[in-house]
Amino acid sequence: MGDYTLRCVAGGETLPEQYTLSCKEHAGLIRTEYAAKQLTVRPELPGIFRYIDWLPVHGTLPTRARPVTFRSESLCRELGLPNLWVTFTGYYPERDCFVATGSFKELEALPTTVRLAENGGGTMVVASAGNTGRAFAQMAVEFGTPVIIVVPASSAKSLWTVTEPKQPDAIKLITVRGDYTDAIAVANRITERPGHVPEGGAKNVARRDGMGTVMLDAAVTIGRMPDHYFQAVGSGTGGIAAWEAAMRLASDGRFGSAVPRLHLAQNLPFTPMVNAWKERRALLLERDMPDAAEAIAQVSAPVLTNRAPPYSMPGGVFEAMMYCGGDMYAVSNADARDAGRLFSDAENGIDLDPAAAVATAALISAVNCGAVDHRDTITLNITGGGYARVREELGVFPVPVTATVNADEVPEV
Ligand SMILES: Cc1ncc(COP(=O)(O)O)c(C=O)c1O
Repeated sequence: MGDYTLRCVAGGETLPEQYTLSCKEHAGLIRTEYAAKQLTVRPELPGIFRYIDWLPVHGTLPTRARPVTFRSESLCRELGLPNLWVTFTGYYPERDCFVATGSFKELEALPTTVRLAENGGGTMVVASAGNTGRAFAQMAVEFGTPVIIVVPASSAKSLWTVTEPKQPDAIKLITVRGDYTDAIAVANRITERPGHVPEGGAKNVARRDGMGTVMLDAAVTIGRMPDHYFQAVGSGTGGIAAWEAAMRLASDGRFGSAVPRLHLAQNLPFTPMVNAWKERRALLLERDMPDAAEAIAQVSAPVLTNRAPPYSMPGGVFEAMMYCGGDMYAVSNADARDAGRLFSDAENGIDLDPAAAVATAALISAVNCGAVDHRDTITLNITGGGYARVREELGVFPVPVTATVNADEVPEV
């Protein structure tokens, strides 16, 4: 279970596993290759670990968090899509979804926490726009794993846990006067200190394969890979993860051989990957994200505002899009809000993360412009939702701020 090797995408060589994030010889991503060529689902294991065959871990953690795929009859009817499936990662007890921090970032945090513990341990340093940090904060309070979380000051309110901290020192929360990309820069400087390990973002195979369980859950539940996959992206890591999981499913042989087309959405007016995708592989600062600070301040889904996504690099978003086909969508706040309302009306009043509302709006736009046929099998990745229910039913404990710094500072932690 979980036996794997690491391989450099660009150079093809195998790499030792020491919580390895990159190849010293080549730029780009590294990837896992699993001993199990066919997926055995293990429902006896907790939560996401039912997919341990294709996660880079040997052990598990006690959790109920996992993606859950279901058919929303009401949404199918509303959109005229009889073969629409929702893969939901959030808190929605009526649908058996128990992700307490409400987003698919818990799918990254769980295997990453195990992978680090199995490969040397250390204090994890995580840069986040909010949701990733909250997921790792929850890991820290549940399992005592030390973490330093670095977020833009405007995201501090997103940092809470549903378990009262017993070891308050396990979490250090640094807020940065700047945006998400500034938070990444501060986090990188903290990891230069001994004993501090960068979580790795898109480079972390545990993060990607954890996110890839969305595609696994969809294929296993539907009985085949979908024709289309919809997700809102900031870094695009979820899109890369969907592609990688689809390639594994194609080799498995039981879920079809055609990988799903990727439909990835960003939130207007900050849409760098949408802009680049129309023209080229390179992501250009001046062309694709002019007036970035102003644009970032206007989006309704701040988690989608990464200024340095792994778009052009070997194994990155551009290659995923070229391999799978599909399209990118620029979604306005108003369209996202309407789509979020539509979902909420269809599904017991469940509130969506603004990012998941962006993905839903992209699906509606694809239907309207004929990019999907109404009979196609579609997976809509609802990457977060049910926050109101979490607050009502579980209660939340805000994570206190340890220090606030400027983007060019290194905090004392
Ligand atoms: C709820 C939610 N949806 C979507 C995304 C985008 O994920 P990515 O671009 O890393 O795949 C994020 C990122 O933080 C998120 O929190």
